[in-house]
Amino acid sequence: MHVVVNAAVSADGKLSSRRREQLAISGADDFARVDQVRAASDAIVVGVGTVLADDPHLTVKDEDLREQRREDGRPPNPARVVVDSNGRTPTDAEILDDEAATYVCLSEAAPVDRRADLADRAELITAGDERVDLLRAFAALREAGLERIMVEGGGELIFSLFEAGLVDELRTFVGPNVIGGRDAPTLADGEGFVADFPTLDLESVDRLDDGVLLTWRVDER
Ligand SMILES: NC(=O)C1=CN([C@@H]2O[C@H](COP(=O)(O)OP(=O)(O)OC[C@H]3O[C@@H](n4cnc5c(N)ncnc54)[C@H](O)[C@@H]3O)[C@@H](O)[C@H]2O)C=CC1
Ligand SMILES: Nc1nc(O)c(N)c(N[C@@H]2O[C@H](COP(=O)(O)O)[C@@H](O)[C@H]2O)n1
Repeated sequence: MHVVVNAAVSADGKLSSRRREQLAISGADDFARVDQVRAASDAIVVGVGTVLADDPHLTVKDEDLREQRREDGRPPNPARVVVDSNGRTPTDAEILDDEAATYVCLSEAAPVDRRADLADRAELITAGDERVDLLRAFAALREAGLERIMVEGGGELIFSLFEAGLVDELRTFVGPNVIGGRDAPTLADGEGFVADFPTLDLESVDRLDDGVLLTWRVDER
């Protein structure tokens, strides 16, 4: 399995403002690049915080890229995956539509009625007691044949994936704005590390739109 985390941050490292509304930090060229990364992936993963904030669709936008996937014998869109301990994904969420397969990763704490609602629209994976156990959930995704994984956020999930040692590559578009705010989400939130910080090897730096794309390989821990 190969896990790429891709996100857009402001010049001061924020994913969004303190209102946690969806903000376009990327420009047109970066969104086109993101579409290509999606098209090259077997699954796109987000946390339920992102689903509740953004109601993302997580599909490939360019018809040519979808057609190329069909020609390669793959579904036109990658699978979509939500990490959602308590089954808070709304039943009318865009990611539960028929455009692609969807997996919802739950913990044992997810209420039975929420499981039943979500099971009509998605494959359910249960891993962990109170919170999704990411090592087990990602092992289940791999068993389902999903090898190339793109994670789009948000900050809570990205931190946990680094903590679990599951990230192979980090691609960060740094945009030309300052968002600020101590309560605004950053690339990696959660508890934060105080020692044994994950370290990265810088692979490339590319000017894109009015910002910069940084591509990092994650060192083995
Ligand atoms: N600029 C960008 O590229 C992106 C920005 N965003 C922004 O990020 C914000 C959402 O991020 P967050 O609030 O951090 O939510 P998140 O999307 O990281 O989801 C976190 C939630 O996932 C669930 N979860 C279950 N098991 C977990 C585990 N083991 N580790 C971590 N979480 C687990 C918990 O309910 C937790 O609250 C929104 O403002 C959204 O607009 C989101 C994606 C990309
Ligand atoms: N790469 C990138 N740049 C930004 O500026 C963003 N705001 C995001 N957000 C991510 O894209 C998802 C929306 O996907 P759809 O267009 O609905 O398919 C959003 O939920 C974030 O994960 N990404």
